[in-house]
Amino acid sequence: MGPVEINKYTLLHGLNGGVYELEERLYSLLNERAKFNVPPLINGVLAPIIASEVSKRHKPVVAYLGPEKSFTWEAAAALFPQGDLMPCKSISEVFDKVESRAADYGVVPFINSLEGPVGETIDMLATHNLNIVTMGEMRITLCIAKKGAPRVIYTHPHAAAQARRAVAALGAHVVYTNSTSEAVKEFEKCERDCAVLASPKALEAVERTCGVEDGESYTRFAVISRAGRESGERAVLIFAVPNVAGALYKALGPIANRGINMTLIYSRPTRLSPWDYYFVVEVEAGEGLDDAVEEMKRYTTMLKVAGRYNVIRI
Ligand SMILES: O=C(O)C(=O)C[C@]1(C(=O)O)C=C[C@@H](O)C=C1
Repeated sequence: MGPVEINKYTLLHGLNGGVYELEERLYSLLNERAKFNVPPLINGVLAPIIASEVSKRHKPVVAYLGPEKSFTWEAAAALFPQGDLMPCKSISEVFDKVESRAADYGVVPFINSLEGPVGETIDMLATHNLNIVTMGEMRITLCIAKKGAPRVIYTHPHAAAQARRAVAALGAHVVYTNSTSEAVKEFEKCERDCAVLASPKALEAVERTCGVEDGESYTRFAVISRAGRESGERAVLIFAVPNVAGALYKALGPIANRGINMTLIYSRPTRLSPWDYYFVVEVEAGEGLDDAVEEMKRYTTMLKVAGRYNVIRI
């Protein structure tokens, strides 16, 4: 919306000057952000509106873990309502598309409230030079659809782990797929005695039982980009420490001493040599984080900031 249209809008709706000025500021901010291709930074109900306005001005290509109707597709569509969505077969393909500039952004699952971090995403963040710029949190509802007396159930490993009870109760052999929407494709191909665990959207057309997850389930989806952000309410640090007593304690000291709150700590095998690990830490990124990171370099053998971002509900 340009200034002329805003005038028309204010005339029509009889809005006062204050609102008009606010709108003008909002739209100039949106134009600025669109120029640099930046998705929303703020929380709350305004976030999707801003996301939509920003992406209308620059239609970004968004790689995501597909195909269509996967949970990651839902997240990507909500985060980039005007985006040009590019389905990928794996999380590493999403990273490759962004790194090679075939896509502007990538959307990948990062962590689930029941099942924890997504290993492949963490490994990719550790080995690629890409940054998390936004984290979208989405409620996950899982559904089961059946044909006959199921002997197999198709699903994604992370989804199966969020609905262990329902999957066990079915007593079927679990066959893993790259995503829940791919599981639905397998289910469609099978003639009888099979089941699928997927999203309500992916199973819209068939009879299904929903809400089979083990407890309240939320997944946070990371938006990754080549350019990182200078600020944001959270940050992810990935680092390795020497294998000596007290090394992790010392590495975390600079964060603790500045009163920076840690919201996640997780260790992952480096895959370089057996029993060798790196740590993934998410912190509330307040003042002093830059200094803390500088100081941590003294106690770590590798350290990178894998992005600063806000968490928004989608
Ligand atoms: O299989 C999908 O639909 C996905 O988008 C992947 C994925 C995941 O890897 O965590 C995303 C969200 C849910 O937590 C379950 C599966």
